[in-house]
Amino acid sequence: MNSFPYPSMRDRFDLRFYFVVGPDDCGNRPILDVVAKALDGGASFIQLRAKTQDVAEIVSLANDIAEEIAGHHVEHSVAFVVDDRVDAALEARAKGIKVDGVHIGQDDLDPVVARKLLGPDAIIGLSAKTVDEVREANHLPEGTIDYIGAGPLHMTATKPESMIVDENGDITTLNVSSIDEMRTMSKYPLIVGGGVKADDIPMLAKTKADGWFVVSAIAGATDPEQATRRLVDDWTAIRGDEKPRYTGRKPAATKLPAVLTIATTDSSGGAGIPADLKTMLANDVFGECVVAGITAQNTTGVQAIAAVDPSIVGAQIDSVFDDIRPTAVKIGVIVGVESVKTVARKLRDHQATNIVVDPVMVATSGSSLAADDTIAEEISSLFPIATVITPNIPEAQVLAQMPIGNQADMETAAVQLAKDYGTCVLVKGGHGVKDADDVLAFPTGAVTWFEGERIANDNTHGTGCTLSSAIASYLAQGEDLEDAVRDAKAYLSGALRANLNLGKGHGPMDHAWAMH
Ligand SMILES: Nc1ncnc2c1ncn2[C@@H]1O[C@H](COP(=O)(O)OP(=O)(O)O)[C@@H](O)[C@H]1O
Ligand SMILES: Cc1ncc(COP(=O)(O)O)c(N)n1
Ligand SMILES: [Mg+2]
Repeated sequence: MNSFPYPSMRDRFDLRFYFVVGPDDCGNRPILDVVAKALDGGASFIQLRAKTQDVAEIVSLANDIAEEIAGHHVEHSVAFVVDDRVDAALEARAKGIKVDGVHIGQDDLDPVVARKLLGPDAIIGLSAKTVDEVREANHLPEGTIDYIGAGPLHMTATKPESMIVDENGDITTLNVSSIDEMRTMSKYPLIVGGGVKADDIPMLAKTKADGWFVVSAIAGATDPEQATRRLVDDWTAIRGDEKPRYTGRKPAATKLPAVLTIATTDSSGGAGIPADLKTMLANDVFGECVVAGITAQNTTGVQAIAAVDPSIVGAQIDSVFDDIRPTAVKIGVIVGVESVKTVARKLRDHQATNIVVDPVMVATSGSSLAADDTIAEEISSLFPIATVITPNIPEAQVLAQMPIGNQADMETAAVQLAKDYGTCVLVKGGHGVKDADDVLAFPTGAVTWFEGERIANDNTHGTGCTLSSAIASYLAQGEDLEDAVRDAKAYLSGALRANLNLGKGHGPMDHAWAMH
């Protein structure tokens, strides 16, 4: 059982408005009241700094403060750490108290040891007084600490131990140029504190610092809420109020299934390879492409088309499969018989899976995209390795050699093609007069209809490319074919419904409709 049930705050803390507080800093007031007021005023980070309390007292205080933060419903945005006491932080976390980490000083526990003890999910902040200490922090092993607290800005009674003594033995403090030098040097976000008062904020906000940290400017104020709000407002007046994203920490490695399109470019971006890659991006897979033809094309037609040397087509496939191996492959227009043969051979060699073949013959604009001998080669060498082929009605008429005038004809053609080629066949109804229903036939003779409401949008350039790429994307994510078609169709419908209107002819769709 995980006794600490909260997600790590390491990738989501907000250092800008950092309140450091202990029971002895609040005069006669209960610390919880002061913390509550600071939260009301906009504090974005809380540190419990209890120098004279023992572990049991710190854990109990931490429990109360964590509950106060949760009571304000900011436990997922306001991080809470304890100063120095890794032992107390560990005990609190083991008890399920939401202590997100620790802040440690130069003379406290070694940060490397603290990281070992606390594990990878806890925030660790480190104090630094000088550029040299920042440089040393940079040399810590990757992932040891999360931020730097630099100071003091002024001499302070709350932290007498944090004086900076220069080479002459004189006591010094930070200033604009030393702050900027430290922040420039630092791999980590850096906040400045130590005697910081409200009057300092406009100056600090103009430095490269990522935020301020204060004790008495809030804990010692007559009205801690108002004091916090002023510190926050004076900062955001200069820096804006956007929550920062720190880039210092490398996030945990992530994986995406890769999907490859083997197709032809469309210079206007709405169909072919550009449409395929945009579809993959929008459907949570990593898109790769093998260019098997080039068009000069826009929404009014295909002005020119060129083949790519078949050996270059083959080399691209090798490059892709030898490194980021795709889980699914979408095949669109391939220009030239030799390139079709090469694609079929390479996909067999690399044992490609989840192959979606879109047997494109004519673009939405009416321009022809495939010569008869190329189509014949696709039928003989690509259909046998396909998981599914996706002809539209005109293409299905050619392939099945029958006229298609209604939905019964669509189904008959799909069933016949599925039997003939031993593969699944999706006959798409975009060219039908009624609705936008598609029919999927299996080699067994089974049939599934996918109903789609016809969307009143003539900007359908790239619908077929987009649907087949989306099917490949969902297959790569482990869906079965029926679910993949259903989800792909839903994505496509959204892209049509977004009603993008570009170009003089049948324009492209908005592939990013769900991302805006
Ligand atoms: N106006 C429309 N409204 C809703 N869906 C459509 C529309 N036009 C096409 N579709 C859908 O787009 C997909 C591609 O079909 P289609 O346009 O027939 O292919 P192609 O682009 O190869 O000619 C199919 O799922 C089809 O149902
Ligand atoms: C390079 C290229 N490939 C395919 C299509 C088909 O477009 P649609 O998806 O509208 O059938 C196209 N117009 N251009
Ligand atoms: Mg098509």
